[in-house]
Amino acid sequence: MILSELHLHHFRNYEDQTVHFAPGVNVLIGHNAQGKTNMLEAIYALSLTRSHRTNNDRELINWQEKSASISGVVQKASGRVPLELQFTKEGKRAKVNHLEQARLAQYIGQLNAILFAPEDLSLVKGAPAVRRRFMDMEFSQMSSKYLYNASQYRSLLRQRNKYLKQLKYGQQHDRVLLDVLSDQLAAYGAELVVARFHFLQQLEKWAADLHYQISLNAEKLRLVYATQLKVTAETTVDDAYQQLLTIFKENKAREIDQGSTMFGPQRDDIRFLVNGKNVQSFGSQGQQRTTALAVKLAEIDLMKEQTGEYPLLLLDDVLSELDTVRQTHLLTAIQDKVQTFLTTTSLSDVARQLINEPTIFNIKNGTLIKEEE
Ligand SMILES: Nc1ncnc2c1ncn2[C@@H]1O[C@H](COP(=O)(O)OP(=O)(O)OP(=O)(O)O)[C@@H](O)[C@H]1O
Repeated sequence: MILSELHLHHFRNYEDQTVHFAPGVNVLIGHNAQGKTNMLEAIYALSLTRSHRTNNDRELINWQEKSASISGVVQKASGRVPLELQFTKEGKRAKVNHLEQARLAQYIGQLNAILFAPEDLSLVKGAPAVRRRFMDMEFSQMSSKYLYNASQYRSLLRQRNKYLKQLKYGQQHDRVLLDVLSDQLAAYGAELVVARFHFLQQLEKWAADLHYQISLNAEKLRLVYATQLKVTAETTVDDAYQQLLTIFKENKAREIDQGSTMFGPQRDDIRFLVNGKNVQSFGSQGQQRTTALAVKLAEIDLMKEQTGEYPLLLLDDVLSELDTVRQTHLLTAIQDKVQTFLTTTSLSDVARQLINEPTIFNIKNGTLIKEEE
């Protein structure tokens, strides 16, 4: 898919900006704090209705203003889709084809984007919550069923945790209601666990190939899904549901004592093994970087397989973080395949040579101007 035009109104430091993007590689060049990341953030938000760097939508609205909007036109095999998001201090609204969507979940999936930024190294190095968020954000874009199950799970988990706390402090006594909540949580949790297992298996296939190439055929990458359940390729959603139910039953007293849910996909993790060793604890900085890059690039293919369309690729200031071998791999893997948005303070000669006909935009103080060839 291609984002052919984008319009920003009072979004961060953009007052009123319309851009027509090229289908290939769009390079956004500017000094620090001019609005490069803000532009990628706008594209990412147009895809997922939320920013990649804040949970507070109000931060997206220009400081002097009360509301902001992002709109754009996506070109897909199925046709042209206008998208629009409006942010006010009260909340946000999303439109597809000029029609307001009653639920944001109906909007997500229209535009798919994968973002790769220096902080993505934390995918490997960071806390497990980073990897769970990665799974939820990426798999939700590929599958509306996943998105639905994840959001139901989150809201039931909040309810169950609240109820466990009330039982703990004697504000509630009815354990039958806890069983009802456990049953519902197990049903959605089982869907998530099985889906995560399968998505990660597919992701591993591409990521391992890419990692092998980038490491010049020296390293084999494996992605291991770490979950409290016993899951294999044969595990059905019903098996996983029964396992979770049993765990909840056996640990009822412990969970009440803790006042929170101790089991389920909110405790999951991903382990990245390079030549059999956990790269999080034993990998060099370079191996961790290669792993993060391979996983992100693998997502492009996984998304194509799941949705039939290549996503957009947003690369925030990553070239300077990669050595020449990794830059070459990255740029050759995406050329002529994926519409790419790449920010940089200056484009190195290496990158300039590797990119096939880049379209260059200069960004200065919240204004973006296309460089004429
Ligand atoms: N809500 C907002 N309203 C107005 N300006 C904002 C808002 N949020 C951020 N800014 C401004 O946007 C600028 C930062 O832009 P951005 O994060 O895109 O930088 P960048 O060009 O990617 O720079 P770097 O290379 O340093 O990452 C800063 O000048 C900041 O003050």
